[in-house]
Amino acid sequence: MKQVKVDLNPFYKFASEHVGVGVHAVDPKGKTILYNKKMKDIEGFDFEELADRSLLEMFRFDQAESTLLKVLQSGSPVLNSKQTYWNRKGQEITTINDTYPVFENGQMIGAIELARDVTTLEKVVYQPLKKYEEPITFNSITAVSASMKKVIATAEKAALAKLPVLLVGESGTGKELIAEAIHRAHYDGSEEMSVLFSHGTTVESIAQLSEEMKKKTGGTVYCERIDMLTIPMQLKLLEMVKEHSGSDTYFIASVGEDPVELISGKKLLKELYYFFSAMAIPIQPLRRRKEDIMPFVSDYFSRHRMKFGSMVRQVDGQVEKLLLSYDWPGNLKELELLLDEITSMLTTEETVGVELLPYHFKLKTEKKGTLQPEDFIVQSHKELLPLEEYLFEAEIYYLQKAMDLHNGNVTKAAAALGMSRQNLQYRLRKIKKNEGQT
Ligand SMILES: Nc1ncnc2c1ncn2[C@@H]1O[C@H](COP(=O)(O)OP(=O)(O)OP(=O)(O)O)[C@@H](O)[C@H]1O
Repeated sequence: MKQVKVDLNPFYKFASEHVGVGVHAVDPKGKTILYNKKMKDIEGFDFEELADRSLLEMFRFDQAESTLLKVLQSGSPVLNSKQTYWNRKGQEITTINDTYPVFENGQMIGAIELARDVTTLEKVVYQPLKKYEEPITFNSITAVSASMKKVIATAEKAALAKLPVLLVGESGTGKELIAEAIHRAHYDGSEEMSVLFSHGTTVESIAQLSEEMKKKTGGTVYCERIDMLTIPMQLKLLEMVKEHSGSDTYFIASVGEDPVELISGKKLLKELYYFFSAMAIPIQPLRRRKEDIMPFVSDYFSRHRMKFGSMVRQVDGQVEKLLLSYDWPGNLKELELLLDEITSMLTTEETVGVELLPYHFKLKTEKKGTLQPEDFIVQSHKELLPLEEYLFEAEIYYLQKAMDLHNGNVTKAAAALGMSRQNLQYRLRKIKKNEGQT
């Protein structure tokens, strides 16, 4: 029988682009050689951005450490590693990763990471309602800062008037919790709020939800991060809210950034914004309302005592200082995850000291200090910095100088530096994130 030799490469390529698992492969130097579409959805990078940079540089801020690098160094696989982090688009992502070294003829030719995206599943399990073990009301929300008090007052008014609400705030600022409290102001404990997740949604699932809502009388639909939905999905959602206008279905939505900028950046449909904008409620990131940090810790501990019968009451002065000095890019969700980690280590302690802080948090809060021009001059009596670190510090210094010279105008500074606006914006975001961690 005649055998036909088939070139399998196009098939592998097709499979890599369509498979539901994120794939990221690097060569022995850590240079990206494969980065599939699903990985791009998960992490928010483009292959081009990764291709000419080392992993160390790319992930310095975005993940405490890169498993791919670890595997390259050790030559052993790391399996079933669960990671929750905030990706480049500011989305909170949870993945379970398997990372393997790749060998050919006994030699390591790189490493490959396979990431299963479990964000949606995690959200379902990690619902605020389940966490609080009681129906969420406005009283469940920590609001000590003036800005949070205003948020609650406005949300209460919206609940009373039953107006569509648009919650505007970064990931982890408590938008879903507030939506839940607004929903509870209408319905008793038996009626669950329906959530349209920003992750894993399709045009079909929106249509399906719309049909389900038609069968109900009343009910609340919380449309999470509508700016993360594609435009065809937003059009479908618009169709849904219009179809339900005049019915008893109540809509609440959230976005992660200023909606006007989202509209001008073509990430949000103007018509959808108009529908929800009757009551737009901005929620400040935690770094701008640090007065809420310690009361939240205290509320968390009191819930912990009730739920688990623990003794924990407070943190010591040193921990308080660290909590207040950190910028919390993941907001209250990040603080809550940290407290989850700390309390899982507790036995009979009443006070949490630095020894109970997880290593990754200690690393993030280590002081790095701002470098001065003289720090870039190599002095013989000083220890030499690793090249990566030196170049990175120099980049921060140079970009900040360029921004100062152009009065903070990104377009002009980018032109002067001979790079695209997007590239400069990305680098500045990285610096900002880094500053948040010092
Ligand atoms: N003011 C607050 N008081 C008490 N708990 C809070 C507060 N803000 C946030 N949380 C807690 O932080 C976690 C994250 O909040 P939530 O999921 O509502 O954030 P979000 O803004 O909807 O995030 P995302 O944009 O990622 O969906 C929740 O578990 C919630 O219980």
